[in-house]
Amino acid sequence: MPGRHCPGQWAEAMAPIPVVLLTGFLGSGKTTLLNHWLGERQDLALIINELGDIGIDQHLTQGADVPVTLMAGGCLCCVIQGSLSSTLRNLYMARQGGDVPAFSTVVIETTGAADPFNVLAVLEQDPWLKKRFVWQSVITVVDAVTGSEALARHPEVLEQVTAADQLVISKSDRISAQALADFQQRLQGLNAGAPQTVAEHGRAPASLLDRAFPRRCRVTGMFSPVAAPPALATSAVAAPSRHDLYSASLRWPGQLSWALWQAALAQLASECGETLVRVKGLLKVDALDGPLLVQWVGGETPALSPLTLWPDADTDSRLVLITRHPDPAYPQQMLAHWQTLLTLLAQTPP
Ligand SMILES: Nc1nc2c(ncn2[C@@H]2O[C@H](COP(=O)(O)OP(=O)(O)OP(=O)(O)O)[C@@H](O)[C@H]2O)c(=O)[nH]1
Repeated sequence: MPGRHCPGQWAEAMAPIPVVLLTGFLGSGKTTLLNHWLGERQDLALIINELGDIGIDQHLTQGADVPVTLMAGGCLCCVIQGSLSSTLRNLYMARQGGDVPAFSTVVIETTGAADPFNVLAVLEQDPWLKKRFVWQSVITVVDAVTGSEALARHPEVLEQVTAADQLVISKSDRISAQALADFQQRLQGLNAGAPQTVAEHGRAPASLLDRAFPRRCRVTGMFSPVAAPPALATSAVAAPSRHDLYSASLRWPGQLSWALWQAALAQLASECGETLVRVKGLLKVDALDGPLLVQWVGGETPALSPLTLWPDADTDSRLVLITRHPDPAYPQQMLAHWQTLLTLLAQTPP
């Protein structure tokens, strides 16, 4: 019967549930890694936090039969920090009531902009949650291709690296052995205590989830660029983070040709220039039955992969754009401009 336990199971059911924080900058490879782990582990519950107000990542983990909660529309380390407590409570109650499988570990995938210490604080400050959950580790994914530049450009990357109990270096398959060794040394200098695991093609052992680490405190004084007051702009579309990272989302009901989408993406890249940090989405293309998945990490060439099926009945194209720009309205302006361009392109005879 759901919710009933024999004595041995009871003690197990009452033991605090380990929580792993999976963090790493935008596009570093968190969801890819998570998907690989889901192929091996069915005892997880996932909380996925997205900066944009349209969630894409939860669709990319839908093959797995585990509880998935999406927290979209802002970063849970600042803008929607309060909702993490209620999400964890609901998850615990659902598990106790037998409404979801009796997961043994919760994995929180943060947005790429999150400050891990601010997320950890949620659990540490809530006595009810503290009895029922225990922090296991902070796993930070660092992109071996863009990592060095990202460390220089994005203060969040330094925060995430220094907060890590374990570091996973993604995309090692795309750089030389020497470049990888240099990068590993750089990371060692920034966080000597964190063991490093090198992931190839988005794969790292799922056993990383089971390694427990003592809780560490933030080292103060290192993060002055981050200490600025939160930019709580009240734009209807932009999800403000602690910094000047803003997102906007676009929905598009009609279908277009692949060539038109490509032309429009190229236009978006040239207009946004260096401010473009991340684009991801599902696009409706006339020649395809399923959506075209757009994975675009700023500064790189967009990866466009056809998927066989739409994740659900919603077959609108949707795209999330994340930029680093002082104006919170900027990504929305970009997308509005882009939508006009798409409309014009769609009306132009080939
Ligand atoms: N070659 C290679 N590509 C990778 C690897 N890990 C991730 N990628 C690619 O990197 C892109 C971004 O990966 P995601 O897993 O979506 O990154 P993310 O950190 O979840 O992104 P956000 O949710 O936007 O923060 C995708 O195109 C992945 O296929 C890897 O180890 N090797």
